[in-house]
Amino acid sequence: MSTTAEFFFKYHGLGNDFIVLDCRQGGTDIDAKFSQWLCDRRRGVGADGVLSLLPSDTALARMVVHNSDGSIAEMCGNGLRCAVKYLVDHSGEKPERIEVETGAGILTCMPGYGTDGVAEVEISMGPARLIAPNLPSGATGQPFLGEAVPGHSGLRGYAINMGNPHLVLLDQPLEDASRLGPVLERHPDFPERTNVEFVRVTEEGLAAVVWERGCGLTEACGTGACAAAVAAVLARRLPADAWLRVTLPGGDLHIRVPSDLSDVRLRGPVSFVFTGVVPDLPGR
Ligand SMILES: N[C@@H](CCC[C@H](N)C(=O)O)C(=O)O
Repeated sequence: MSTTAEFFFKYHGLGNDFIVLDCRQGGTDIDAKFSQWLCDRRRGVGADGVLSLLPSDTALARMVVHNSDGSIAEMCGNGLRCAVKYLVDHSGEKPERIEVETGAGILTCMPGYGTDGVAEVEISMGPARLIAPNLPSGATGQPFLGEAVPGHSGLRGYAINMGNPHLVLLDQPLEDASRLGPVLERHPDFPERTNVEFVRVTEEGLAAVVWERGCGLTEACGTGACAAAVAAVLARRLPADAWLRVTLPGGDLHIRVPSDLSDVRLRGPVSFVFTGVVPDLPGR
């Protein structure tokens, strides 16, 4: 399936880059083959993912996240910040907040303005869940927190749902991400694969590298930074209810984790890159 969107818009949040397709008029989403091709950095436009904006009965738009391998993700923190910049900068208005429907529910987003429109976005990400169908706890009914990762001696992890699944490894060398990430992404205890965070606690907050489900190593990951901060708070390594700095290869995100995990906040910069006409998929 091609798309009803005539133009694409490329954005990034700290180097985590996305192609936005505004499909609110036609209402038709793309298929896996088309998203793989759009994301291809040699044969297509190039991105970590495609964000389709579809009509919503309850919010300004419904965002569907397509990973670069063609799979669908329930949620994407940096992607939502990019989608908010698109939606607001093309609205001719400067709202204090907008709502977007995602696989993690309807989320409230607060744009911050600079000279080129939206410059940063804060998102009320909703709850961090410790029991969810896409975590090991879906089968056991028990949270998986600071436990030995089956089949990987010496590894301890925290399984956290931010809409999408995450396995957070605290005190893990960040250099391990490219070696262990692809294996842990497909750990059999995660029924829908998982994102994997390699995290170190620093004096300033956290340093993290994320191996993302469906696209591999990225410069930054919003839900991954949230999951890392939640794990550090649960492990009592960092305080709840404070803004925490999470340093990723692409730069810093700021995360606040309430002690009851009810509404994690994510804040960071967002940039427009370029726009173009949606090309036809070769061979179609
Ligand atoms: N980079 C994103 C997460 C994108 C989805 C992820 N790859 C998944 O499959 O869950 C973010 O900023 O949260």
